[in-house]
Amino acid sequence: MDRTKPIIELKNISKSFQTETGEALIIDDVTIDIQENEFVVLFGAGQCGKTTMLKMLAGLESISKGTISLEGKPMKGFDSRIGMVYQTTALFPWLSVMGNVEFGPKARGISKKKRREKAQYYIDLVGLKGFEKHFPSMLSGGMQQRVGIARAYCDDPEIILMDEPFGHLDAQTRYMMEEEVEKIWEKEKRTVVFVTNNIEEALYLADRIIIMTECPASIMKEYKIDLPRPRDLVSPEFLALREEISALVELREGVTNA
Ligand SMILES: Nc1ncnc2c1ncn2[C@@H]1O[C@H](COP(=O)(O)OP(=O)(O)OP(=O)(O)O)[C@@H](O)[C@H]1O
Repeated sequence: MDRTKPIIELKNISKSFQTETGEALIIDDVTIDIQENEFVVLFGAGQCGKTTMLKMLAGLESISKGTISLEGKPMKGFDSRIGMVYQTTALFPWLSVMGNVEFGPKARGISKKKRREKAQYYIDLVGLKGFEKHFPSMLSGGMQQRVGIARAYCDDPEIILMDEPFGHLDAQTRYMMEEEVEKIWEKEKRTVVFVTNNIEEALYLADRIIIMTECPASIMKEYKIDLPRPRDLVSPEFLALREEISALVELREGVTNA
């Protein structure tokens, strides 16, 4: 593909749902271009429509207005160039770690030898060597999310969507997982669209943070984050940005709650 062109283009996207009281506008005229191998974070309050945006990108939700293009061509529903890591792990409970990670390549008919090699590579990469035969119920929440990440990468998508994957983890595990995701992305690249309502997480991971307004979601502001990786959470630059974005979001919440 043309490397100077965005890999994902969302143009004037709006989304409404039919509710008992009429039509509810959830996303209002959002336009975003995402470059190949960019790590983009969608940051916003709860219920502002972030998951709905990801679902539209994944082809799991229809678009009311606007277009989404992948590599310059309009997207038509589910697309194998896109993989997803969910809020809750969504692993297959009856399959082992290996079974879950190799699921995508197996479904595509890749030979056992090749898919096992590949799955093993990603299992090792997320730090689960030795747990191949374990079932999800035998693993902690953080380990289950590692399996989810390995499964997404092993399916070889060009774009990985991550929907608040660490929202249910305790703070310590969450920090560890953020470090893992950052390391894996540095090594493997891929275009990542990551949803969170945690500002530190956003600043730790993002090349660019897109701040969404409360419902209906539109773009409030974008920040390009040029801080060196891995990010130092207590550097003056990191803390200044954290303060600036927090103040912006709190100001907006103050306005909408007034
Ligand atoms: N199928 C649906 N029908 C009607 N309303 C819906 C539907 N799906 C989502 N919504 C509404 O859209 C709004 C945005 O939901 P969404 O899950 O996208 O937000 P979010 O920002 O991801 O929230 P959170 O951070 O809490 O996960 C909510 O008010 C939700 O109730």
